[in-house]
Amino acid sequence: MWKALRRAQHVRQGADPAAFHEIVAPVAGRLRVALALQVAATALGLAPFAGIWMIAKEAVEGAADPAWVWGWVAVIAGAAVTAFAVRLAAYTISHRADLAIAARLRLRIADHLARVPLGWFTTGAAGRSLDALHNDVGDLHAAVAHGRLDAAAGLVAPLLALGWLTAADWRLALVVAVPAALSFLLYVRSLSGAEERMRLVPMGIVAVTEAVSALARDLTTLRVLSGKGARPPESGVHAAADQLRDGLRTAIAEQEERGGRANALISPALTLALVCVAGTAFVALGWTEPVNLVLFLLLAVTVSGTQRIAESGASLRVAYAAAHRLRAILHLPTLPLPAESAALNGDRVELRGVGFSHEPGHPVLHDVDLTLEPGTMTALVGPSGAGKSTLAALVARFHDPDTGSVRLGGVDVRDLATADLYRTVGFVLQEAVLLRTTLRDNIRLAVPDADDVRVAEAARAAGVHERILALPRGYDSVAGDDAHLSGGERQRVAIARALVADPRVLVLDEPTAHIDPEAEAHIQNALSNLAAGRTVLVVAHRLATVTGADQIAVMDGGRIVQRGRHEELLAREGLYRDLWRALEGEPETTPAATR
Ligand SMILES: Nc1ncnc2c1ncn2[C@@H]1O[C@H](COP(=O)(O)OP(=O)(O)OP(=O)(O)O)[C@@H](O)[C@H]1O
Repeated sequence: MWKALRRAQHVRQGADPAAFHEIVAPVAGRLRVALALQVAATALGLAPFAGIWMIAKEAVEGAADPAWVWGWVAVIAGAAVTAFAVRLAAYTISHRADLAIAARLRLRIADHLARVPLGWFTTGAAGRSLDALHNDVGDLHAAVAHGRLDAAAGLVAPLLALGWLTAADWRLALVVAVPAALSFLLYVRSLSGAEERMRLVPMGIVAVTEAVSALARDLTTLRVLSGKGARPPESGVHAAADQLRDGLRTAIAEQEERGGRANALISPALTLALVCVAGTAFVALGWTEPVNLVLFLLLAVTVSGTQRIAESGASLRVAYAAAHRLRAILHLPTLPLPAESAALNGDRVELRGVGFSHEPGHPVLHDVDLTLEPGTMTALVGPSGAGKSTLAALVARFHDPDTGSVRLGGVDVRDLATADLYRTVGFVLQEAVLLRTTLRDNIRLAVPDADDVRVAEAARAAGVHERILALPRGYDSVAGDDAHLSGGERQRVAIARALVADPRVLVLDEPTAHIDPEAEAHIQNALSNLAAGRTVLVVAHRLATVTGADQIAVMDGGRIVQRGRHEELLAREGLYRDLWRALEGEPETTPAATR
């Protein structure tokens, strides 16, 4: 019951049969064969009833010859065994098709995601899609391996049985058909209603989570101030939990009541009792032959098996909703890749007339021109939301510009193969992501055959070698497992990784943004080691860290509004001087250049 509620809730997210058929197209032929076999097996499954019916008729008429009866017994046994074998073949084929499609789909998605702009992965939608990915591929299994075959059996068996009963006596067949149809309708109605009722449950869960988070957030403040007499306000956790419990109770009770009614209508005991009572009355009234009762008693329960269609319909809709989300991933726009990668001529980076919008109609960069001379450091500074990170991301081709171009070594980055681009351009972002593998392998990710000496040299230059050696398993420690590193230490591992990768162009997007001031000094050292001799673009939130840059580009509202060296910019009226005053104090306090 609970499962049915959960399924109904999923369906809300947009079941889409077209998406399902598109995804299973490569195994469509196999699925059609499985379906045909299932229909044949279901029809064959009724053959034993025919045999029993024949024997019963002969027995009632008192003319049954033992040899003839044995012949029918053989037919019954043969049909049952054949039906079993054919059904087994149908499910084997559908399960194999499911395995094939799941493996193929995972590869297709991996291949597609490899061509999706890296910028997509930094959005919330990406997190949600990737979280759902595993379950969605699993949910397809319900439809591909079972759902369609179950639905076919649930449809074909009752229809054939009803056709047979109608041929024998249409009035008595009606007595059997009406409760079965009513039960089916009730069951379908109970599932569709569940969707609406279950809407309250996820809302209740969100309310409880929010209340608990708010309480946790306020706890430190409250504890500290409780000594001064602060009293915790009403947290709302109890109220939210009570509401959720009531919502769940109502949803389950209603569902059980409605689903229960549907089940009761077609319970085998009730069905057989109905056939007995109505059948006896029909015989007494002379409306039907007594022997027909045998046929009705044999087949009535099969007619009332219609609920199986509704049940498998629910699992099909879950799969359709999963297919809809999977297709959305497969239809994500990809970065166009060149047939052949162009050859680079040096590592000058040139942005010309670059315009870009994350969302259509809301441009965040306008006509930006910027040149990063080889071996120099360029800093992007400016107020929050000015477009600094977006501009830096275009250099690493996280997105393609809407207008203008980004050229590397004289070549538009769109004409470079991904591998060539990332061999030349490296980046260190605000938060370092370490893979769940050894620190050694994390550091030599880009150059898997780098030896221990090279790994240790990079770690030393990044200022993290000693820290790694202090771990019980040193470089063999696994990130997030037995190597629990602080944000600053993870960032230094990421810098060591960039040192091993040795890219000629480096994009640094506020790599010390989430680091405390003490650790920041270590990271600045590591970054200076990393930046030496490379073409560097750094997004800086602390102006004091880039006073030594060869060029500072000041951004505002998606445009570069000033450019020059620190001293020149500070000497002029303008945004840079205002920012410096606001963030670092009076210009006289200018620290020494860092590079
Ligand atoms: N993925 C996104 N989808 C939609 N809008 C975005 C996205 N990323 C950034 N923006 C918007 O683009 C504009 C520029 O953002 P960007 O992060 O490049 O600025 P920034 O100068 O780096 O800011 P900060 O210093 O605060 O990091 C902002 O208005 C921001 O809200």
